[in-house]
Amino acid sequence: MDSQKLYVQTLTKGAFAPYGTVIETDGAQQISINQGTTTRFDALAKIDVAYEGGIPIISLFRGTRRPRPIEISMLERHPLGSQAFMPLSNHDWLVVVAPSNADDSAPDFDQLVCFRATGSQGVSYDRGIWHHPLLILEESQDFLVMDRSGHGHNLDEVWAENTAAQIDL
Ligand SMILES: NC(=O)N[C@@H](O)C(=O)O
Ligand code: NI
Repeated sequence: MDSQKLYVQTLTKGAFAPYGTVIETDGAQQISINQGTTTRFDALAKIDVAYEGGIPIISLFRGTRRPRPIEISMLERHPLGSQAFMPLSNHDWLVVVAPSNADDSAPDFDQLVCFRATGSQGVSYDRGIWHHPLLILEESQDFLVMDRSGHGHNLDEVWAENTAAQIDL
């Protein structure tokens, strides 16, 4: 497989819908709380981690920049739970996913999809969605991460024979 240069598309709810939820204030239900001093952007995503007794946890991830061009050589998925990332600083970052197969076979690295997210957008990967681990464009960027803690096998990784794609950002 030759390494393809990945097309980078804008992250939108509709485009990301097959893979999960975009966490953003745009389009969210707004609830005025705290005597009108706070706006609650309500229920932006679900946390789906209860399989096999999992519990939701919140972590902080401090991502660091990978060498340029970013090389995509592997994907992972979490079969027992969703995983959500919300940037804590206002810088764009990248989301790479691939469609799942009906027979649950390994993802097709020719079907990678790359989104550019803004620093005001997070994503929640649906349970079992093939995705690349955190990809940032700054030297360092912190993220709030909500995912599953508990027993059971919650990480599948698949490696391409060679670098499957490059992102020249
Ligand atoms: N390994 C880990 O906790 N993080 C990955 O799942 C990721 O998607 O970044
Ligand atoms: Ni993950």
